[in-house]
Formats: sequence, C-alpha cells, structure tokens
Amino acid sequence: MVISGVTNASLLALGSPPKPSKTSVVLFSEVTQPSLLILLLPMPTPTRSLRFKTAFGVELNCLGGSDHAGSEFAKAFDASGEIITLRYINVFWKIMRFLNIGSEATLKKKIKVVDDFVYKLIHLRIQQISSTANDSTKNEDILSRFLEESKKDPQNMSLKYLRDIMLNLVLAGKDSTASTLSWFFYLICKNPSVQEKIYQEVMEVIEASEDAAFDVFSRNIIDESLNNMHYLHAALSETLRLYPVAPIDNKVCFSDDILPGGYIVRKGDIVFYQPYAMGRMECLWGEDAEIFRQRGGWMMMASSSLKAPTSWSENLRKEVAYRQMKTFAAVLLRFFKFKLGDEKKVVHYKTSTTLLVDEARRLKSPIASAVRFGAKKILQFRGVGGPKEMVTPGENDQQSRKRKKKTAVGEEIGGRWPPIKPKRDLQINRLKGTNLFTIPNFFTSSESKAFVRAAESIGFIHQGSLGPAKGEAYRDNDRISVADQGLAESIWQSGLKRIFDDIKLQGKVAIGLNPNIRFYRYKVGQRFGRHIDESVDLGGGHTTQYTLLVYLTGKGSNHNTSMQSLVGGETVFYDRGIVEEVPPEEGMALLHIHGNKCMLHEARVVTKNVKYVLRSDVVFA
Ligand SMILES: O=C(O)CCC(=O)C(=O)O
Ligand SMILES: [Fe+2]
Repeated sequence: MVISGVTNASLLALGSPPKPSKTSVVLFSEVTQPSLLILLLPMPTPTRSLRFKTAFGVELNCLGGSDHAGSEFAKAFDASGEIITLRYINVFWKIMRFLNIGSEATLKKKIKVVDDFVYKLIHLRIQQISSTANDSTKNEDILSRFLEESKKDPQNMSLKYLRDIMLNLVLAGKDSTASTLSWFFYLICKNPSVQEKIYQEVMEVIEASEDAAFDVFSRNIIDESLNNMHYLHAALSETLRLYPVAPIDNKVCFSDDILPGGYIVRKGDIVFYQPYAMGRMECLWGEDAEIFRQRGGWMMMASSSLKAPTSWSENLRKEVAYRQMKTFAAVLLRFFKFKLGDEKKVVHYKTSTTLLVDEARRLKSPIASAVRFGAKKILQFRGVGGPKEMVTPGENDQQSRKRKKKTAVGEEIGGRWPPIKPKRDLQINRLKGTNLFTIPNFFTSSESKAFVRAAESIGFIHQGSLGPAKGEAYRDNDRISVADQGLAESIWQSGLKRIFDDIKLQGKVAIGLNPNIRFYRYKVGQRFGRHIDESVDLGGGHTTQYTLLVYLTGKGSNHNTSMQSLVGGETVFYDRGIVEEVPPEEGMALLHIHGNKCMLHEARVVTKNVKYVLRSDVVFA
C-alpha cells in the first residue's frame, strides 16, 4: 500500500504506516495496455482513490454502489480548496462568511457535502469491522487503526477528531504526488537530455535484463534501487522548487519566537510564506532561478542521508512521496519516451491549495506522446497540462520579455545547446584520404567551452566495461548520451554537410548526423582501450558510416585556467603499426570511417587535466 499523505504526528504514534512496497507497481502491471497507464498517470484520481482505500479501507465509490457520492465528494473537496485559497486575496471573506453570501455561502455547502461523506464512511467502516470475523483485514487501513486507538481514548478521539484526521490525510496526499509528476513530465519533455539521463540511471540502477517485460521490470524495483536513483531524485527536487505542491502556506506560532531573519513573532501569530515565489528568487537561486537544471545541492541531498531540518514526521512523509514518484517515473521512463504533443500550448497553473496543472483533466487534447525504443506506435499521453511558455498570471509585458530572455539562456543548458555558428572556410587535414581526417576549429573556442559547461550542468555517468577478457574494449570514462535531432542538425549544417557532399559510399550519400549525441569526459588516469566502431543500422536504409569526434578541450584551450593544457588523451589509429596519433585540439573535429573498414583505435590515458569530447556518427542512405 502506498501512503503519501501521512500528516499527523499522532498517526506515527500508531506505528509506522505500511511501507511503500510494490502495490503501486502492481497497479501498473494489472493494466495490460501501457497506453491506458499513460492516460491514468496525470490524473489525480488514481492516486486519490488508491489513497482513499488506504486511508478509509473502502473504495471511493462504496456508498450506494455508484461513484456518484464519491465524485460529489471529490468535486466539493476541490471546490472548497479553491475557495479557501481565494481567501488570501479576498479581504472581505470574514464578512461574507458572517452574512453567508457569495463564495463563502458556497463553501459552507461544499463543506457539508464533504463532512457528510466522511462521516458516512466512518460509520460504514465501523459497521464493517464489527461484522467481520477475520481480524487480519481489519487493520489494513489507517481509519481502522484510529478506530482501534479511539477505543482507548474515546474522549479525545471523537468522531469529529477522526473526521479531521482523515480529511487531513486525504488533503495532504490528495493530488500532490500526481500534480508534481505532471509538472515533472512537463519539465523533462522540455529538457529531453534530462529525460535521457534519468532513463540511463534507471537502466543502470534497476537490475533487470534489457528485454524484461513491464511487470518483471516493475517487480525488480526495490528500496535500494530507489535510494540509488540520485539523478531522478534531484530532478524531482528541482521540479518541486519550480512547482511546489503548496504554492502558498502558513504556520501558526505556538509560542513567542524570533525568526532567523530577526523578526519577533508572538504566540498565535500566523506567518505566511510563499514557496512558489521563494523557489524562483534570484537572491536564493542565482540568475537562472527560473531555469530547470541540475543543481549540485539536490544531488548531494539525494546521495547522502543529509536532510533539511524538518520534523521526523515531515521527513517520513516526504520520503514516502519521493518513493512513490520515483517508482512511477522509473517504470514509465524505462518504457516510454515522453514528448510534448503540442509545443505551442500555453500551460497555466490552477489557483488552488495544491499547485495543479490547469486543464489537467481535459482529455481531449493530446498533450504529450510517448515512444520508447523499438515501440512502433506513438502512445498519446493526455492530461499533463499544456506545454510551453509559462505565463504567470499578472505578469506584465516587460517582465515577460525579461523572463523570455532568461529562458533562452536556460535552453542552452536544458536540452537545447549553445548555438553553433555556420563556418565557411573550414580546412580539411587528410590523414588517410577520406577515411581519416581532421577539421581544425570546427567549433570555436567559446562554442567548445559552452558545450563543456552545458554537459557538466547535466552531469556525467561513469562508463566501465567488462574488459578484453570478456571480449569488450577496456573503457573508463564518463558519458552523457542524448537523443537530440535539433542538435545533430545544427552541427551537421554548420559545415559538415558541405564537406560530406563529396564523399559517397557504394552509391550512398551522407544525409546527416546520428541524433544520438554523446559527450565523453576523461579525467586523469582514464582511457578508452583499443576497439573498432560498429556501423549502426538506424532503419529505413539509414546506416552510420563515420565516427565524428569533436574535441572540446585540448591544445588551444589553455587560456582558460580550469582547462589548462590537456596532456595525453590522444586518439591513436593502428593498422599494422601506428597509422596516426591525433592529439586533441579544442574545437577540432576528427572523422574516421567505421563499420567493416574501421581502423583499430584507442583513446590514450589522460595524464593532466580533463579531456572532453562530443561524439556522433555520420549517417548515409
Ligand atoms: O575519445 C576518443 O578519443 C575516442 C573515442 C572513441 O573511440 C569512440 O567514441 O568510439
Ligand atoms: Fe571509437
């Protein structure tokens, strides 16, 4: 069972809630059609009904056999949340409540619907428990545990108290993980390289064979694998920074106190704070505060047991919610690749106690589609609110322009890359005819540096190999691998296309670069042993025929102190003996034929500083 809304310390006193085990995943494997799953995901309903069963021990539609009462409750619950949020800006709400008019009158009615429903559920559960002989089913839900406990302390644990506890539980957990996941999928669609990196992490961390089916893969997700998904954890934290579950919140002071900023607060004072605004403040997060990117701090928090100084119950609640979201994301990203269905659609948030994607329930417009390797059909992913330009309500033109400018910078890092200038006068340095040649200054120095920065901000993953004894080349370097057609196209158009106009292979012509772009990082002591590069069949008569390497550091980059004078790291080609030794030069491209004409080659060990390389392949058709 999954609980992500444990809110009340007294609940913890009853013993720790059931651990998040495989139930949430079993829920998936019961769904045989993955497309159904995709439809379910962004809708808050499944999390809500699951939580409902967990909390109350009965289904949401248990009253009267139809889901009418349940959906009325859900609607009333949502509407109350919206009206209560409006109190932040409606200074007359107390008068309106007193006079019972307008939104306050509506709120009163909605609260009654909610109360009636919850009381009925509590009575129903009491009846069920007293008529069930089988003890083992009694205590599975949280309500039963409280009912059990209330027998010991009927005075303090009244029906009203139980109602409040249960509503608190539903409210805190309600929609929160689902809405965070909606924002998360939206953000990783906007930042495909992050999506790719999470996919790689999931593949590395979860021990399942490559062709493991949905349910087998799901079953292999254990607590330890979830703990090791640091990058995914960090990406979820970054999502929560930009789209906190509670955009506005307040706390009541239990006693006189002094806040860290020096403000004196008195017992009973209410302190309001705004996580949404705080998550975007430049003084806290730097100039790129509005940009979704990898932040070192999140990685640290994810990989250590370091926790923000919150209460134990809050940590537990967070931990459970993270696990639930990580499980969900890991399974989906393993099998699907998500992209936005409508790049132009404007996304809004809904004014509510929980920061929901507006239009989250509009099933009509396909928002994102999902395709994972080899999957033939495009699965429609409906319901994650509309993508693209975030338009914050009340933003004026000037603010909007300022923000757009910043987004452009962010795009360099998050999935989009430094712009590459087209170059007209590239020199070709033929080392072995058209089979091996270099192009100095293929990237300018600033382009090379910008790529290093962009790659570093994404973060690398270490690549090892089984080694020559197992038939694999020795390999020790760090890598990022992204699928980015746009990046492939801009590198191709910047000068390679013209160079390859003259190169034909058995009547085939070069048509572009493999969108699978890789970045390598070799630190001191790291190298890539002797190997040959295989030609890859991309389908549709498209095959890769040349390896492209662009050195991002090397000779020429030493004016930047942090990348001073790379030593070692030469790419060396062999035939009977050494054919060529190519020392890396910043911005230089190296191209060599691969497949059955590929020369044996290696990347020698780096002995000083760091070698960065961009790698792709030239595709022929
Ligand atoms: O890093 C290098 O210099 C060589 C890389 C390489 O051989 C490869 O990517 O296949
Ligand atoms: Fe190679």
